[in-house]
Amino acid sequence: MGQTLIEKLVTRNIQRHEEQTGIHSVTAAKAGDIVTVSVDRVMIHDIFIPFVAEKFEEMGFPKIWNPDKVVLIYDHLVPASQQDDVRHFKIGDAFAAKYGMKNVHRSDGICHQLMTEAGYVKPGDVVFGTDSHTTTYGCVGAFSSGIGYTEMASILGTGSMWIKVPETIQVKIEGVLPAQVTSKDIILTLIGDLGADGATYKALEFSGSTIENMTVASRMTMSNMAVEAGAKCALFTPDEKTADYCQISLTEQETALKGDTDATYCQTITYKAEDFVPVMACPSQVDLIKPVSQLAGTKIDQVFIGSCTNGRYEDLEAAAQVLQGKTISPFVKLIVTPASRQIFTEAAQSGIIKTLTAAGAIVTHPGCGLCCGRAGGILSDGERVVATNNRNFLGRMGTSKVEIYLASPVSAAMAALKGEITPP
Ligand SMILES: CC(C)[C@H](C(=O)O)[C@@H](O)C(=O)O
Ligand code: SF4
Repeated sequence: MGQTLIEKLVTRNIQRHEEQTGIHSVTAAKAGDIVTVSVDRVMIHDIFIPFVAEKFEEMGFPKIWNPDKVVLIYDHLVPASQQDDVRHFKIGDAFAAKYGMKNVHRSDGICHQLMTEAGYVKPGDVVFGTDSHTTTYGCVGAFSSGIGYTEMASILGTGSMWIKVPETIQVKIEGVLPAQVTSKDIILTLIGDLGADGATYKALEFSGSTIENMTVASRMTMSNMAVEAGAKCALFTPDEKTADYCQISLTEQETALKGDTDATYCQTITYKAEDFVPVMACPSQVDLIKPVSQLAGTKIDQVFIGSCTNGRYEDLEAAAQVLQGKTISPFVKLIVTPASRQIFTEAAQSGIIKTLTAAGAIVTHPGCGLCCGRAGGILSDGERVVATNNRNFLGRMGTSKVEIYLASPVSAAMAALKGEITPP
């Protein structure tokens, strides 16, 4: 009987767990099974570290199961915009020192970007993080999902976690995307078709020639946003692009991480790449998707290009291509936030930052910043923003009377240029 990608990945993991513990659970994992997995890596960020630390002490574990597998990242609160933010860093630093955690990033960028960029996640890994967008690492063929701080404290003590193996929605995309259509348009369209709860506790498994031809960075945008349809995880088969990105050579086991032709899927969705158009998620629902052409002429006040969804080099490059040699509309503020210091540095070296600033952009330090409405350009009543991040919930980027349109970097740059939503 064939297996889906997630069933295969979990099977491998529990086989390893059995070798280590001698406890037998199931021979081949299938959707619905409740199994104990060995955790390959965990990520904790600044917002949750005080809660994780407190729970961990309360649970009474003498040590962290494997401090090298823990990554602590300060990103939501960096640089501090409120006095209390500093308390999070102090608690984090003290916890890391006490338990010998060496993987601490204090200002290198957004957690989800760093986890793959800095090589913490590899194909086939099982990873948990105290953040809903932990689904991101499915871009390299890892099972990764967000958990709460109590669960995280328990993993720190035990190195293991129970999961219910999710059912899988297969998403097949064949063909060549039209110019100016990006993976952001694909994932927004999919979320619109599924609905914000359409994939609740399901795995999304992507395949097809469009996916094979896509960069890891573009895949990352899709796995990042999968949770906006409720997905537990979103998986891509590791290939040569993954190997290059992760700077590894793939093992046979890793390249075999794909759904079998006779696997059982709870749903299959098929798209032709040629049918996609640039779209936006309209205020204030992530599944209220409309073609950009239908929204043309909507006046805007601000544009944000950044976040763990679309703050990568190729995203900044796409925006720079639109803005090259031009200036943005005089009434619009364009805020660009690279997802990591590495991306910032590369974009500075290649001239992309110069192109963006020459066009009128404000380029900020890497981090979460405006994406979660904490700092660096929050909006007020009646303002409208086109943004490349992943959530347009009420109050997300300022007051609850701000309208947020979620878009690709190309559509966002077009809006900045014209001062109104404009089809690329
Ligand atoms: C602060 C954090 C818990 C939150 C999340 O889990 O997603 C944030 O990153 C977000 O994007 O809303
Ligand atoms: S960039 Fe935004 S979505 Fe991503 S982790 Fe930070 S706050 Fe969450």
